[in-house]
Amino acid sequence: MLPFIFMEFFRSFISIGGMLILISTVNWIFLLFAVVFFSILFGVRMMYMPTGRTLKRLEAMTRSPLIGHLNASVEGLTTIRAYKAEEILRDEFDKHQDLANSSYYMMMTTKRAFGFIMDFMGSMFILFIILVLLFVDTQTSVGNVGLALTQVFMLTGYLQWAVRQWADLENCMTSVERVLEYTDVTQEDRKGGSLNDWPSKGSIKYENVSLSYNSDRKVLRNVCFTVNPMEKIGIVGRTGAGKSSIISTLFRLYECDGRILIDDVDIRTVSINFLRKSISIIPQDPIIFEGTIRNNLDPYKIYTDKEIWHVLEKVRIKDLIPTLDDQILSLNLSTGQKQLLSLARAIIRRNKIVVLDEATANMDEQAEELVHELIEENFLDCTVVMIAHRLSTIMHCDKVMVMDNGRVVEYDTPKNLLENKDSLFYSMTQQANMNS
Ligand SMILES: Nc1ncnc2c1ncn2[C@@H]1O[C@H](COP(=O)(O)OP(=O)(O)OP(=O)(O)O)[C@@H](O)[C@H]1O
Repeated sequence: MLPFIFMEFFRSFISIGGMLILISTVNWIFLLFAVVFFSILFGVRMMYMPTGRTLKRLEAMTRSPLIGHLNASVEGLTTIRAYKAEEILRDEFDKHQDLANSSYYMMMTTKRAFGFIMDFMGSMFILFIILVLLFVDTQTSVGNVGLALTQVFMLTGYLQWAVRQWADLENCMTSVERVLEYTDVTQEDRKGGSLNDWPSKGSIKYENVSLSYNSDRKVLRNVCFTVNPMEKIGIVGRTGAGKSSIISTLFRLYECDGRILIDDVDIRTVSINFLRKSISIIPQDPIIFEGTIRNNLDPYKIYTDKEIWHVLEKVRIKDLIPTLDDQILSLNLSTGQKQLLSLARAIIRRNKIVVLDEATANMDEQAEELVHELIEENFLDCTVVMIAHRLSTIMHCDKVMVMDNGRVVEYDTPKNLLENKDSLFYSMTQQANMNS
């Protein structure tokens, strides 16, 4: 849209210049009329522009929530139907739509009003020229009158078009303004190199790590702990305790205070890309990319077909997949099966550190059991950090870390923590037993 408007504006601008020269050859007084006419048009445009620009911005701002709401509703259609929340969602959609339409309507009416004033001014200009030719400058030859009239008809048309394009050009610049806002977003520091065979052991050490998303409140406070190579640790805590924030700092999603060492190397000294490639994560909602099974498991084309089939067999979904070149979406995999695919992706990469962020939260007990079996089988020589809401999930872990209000309050074997009746972990298990 923007390049087209830009081109049209300049084309009209140059044509107008040519026409003005032609008209003034008939009678120089027409040039004076044109100056007055131009000045009035410019004044009207100056009055319209701030409103036009603001309304355009408003229209774009009110359209985004409408589209966002529509996308979210389509994605969560099954949940909406399950909770019979159609009415609520429809009402919300109507509110968004009313808001978007009212700003769109205002934008269109002011645009039309501006157009109307342009047309009116153009007609006045033509009228003046005709009146001058009829009553004042009666000596002009018929040829010149014809020339002046055809040019002035074209000129007013072009002028209105040029002014509208000019206004549209400025309005469209609000889109550029919105895009430019993204250029101000702080970029991640991508400096730092990579290391050979790192991490080879898989130890993790947090030294006085503190994190705050907004400067006012710390969500991690002087967190210190060590995970030895090949240990399996479970992180538990009430909601908002800071469990996911620990993972965010491990992947350097946010810069934090203190030091995080993996195999005694400060993770700030390696590049972010290398760090993130070196740790595998299995999130709560399995991430599946559009494309083939092969692309999903091996996007960098590193592994052989045999290796991919082998890992699919390990996670027990080989039988569901006819060929590696099948489109993943055509297979209609369930959430649990997608999670197994996610697990396969982590297994094939053979990273020494694997993070599971509530990976089994959406699974039934049987599927959860299978995932734990697979973890024990395949990540035996890896360090595994597991965040869990269900306490049963982390009972098999070597150690349990209990978080509370951004601090590590307990860190010991599940057995030791359960033996201590005063521990927070003990009271959490009691609470869980009471609820079940
Ligand atoms: N991106 C963010 N921006 C601002 N605050 C955030 C952000 N992510 C988390 N928080 C806040 O940080 C605190 C810790 O959140 P975190 O997600 O680490 O807790 P959690 O223990 O994983 O919770 P849950 O079990 O509900 O996932 C919470 O108070 C949360 O509101």
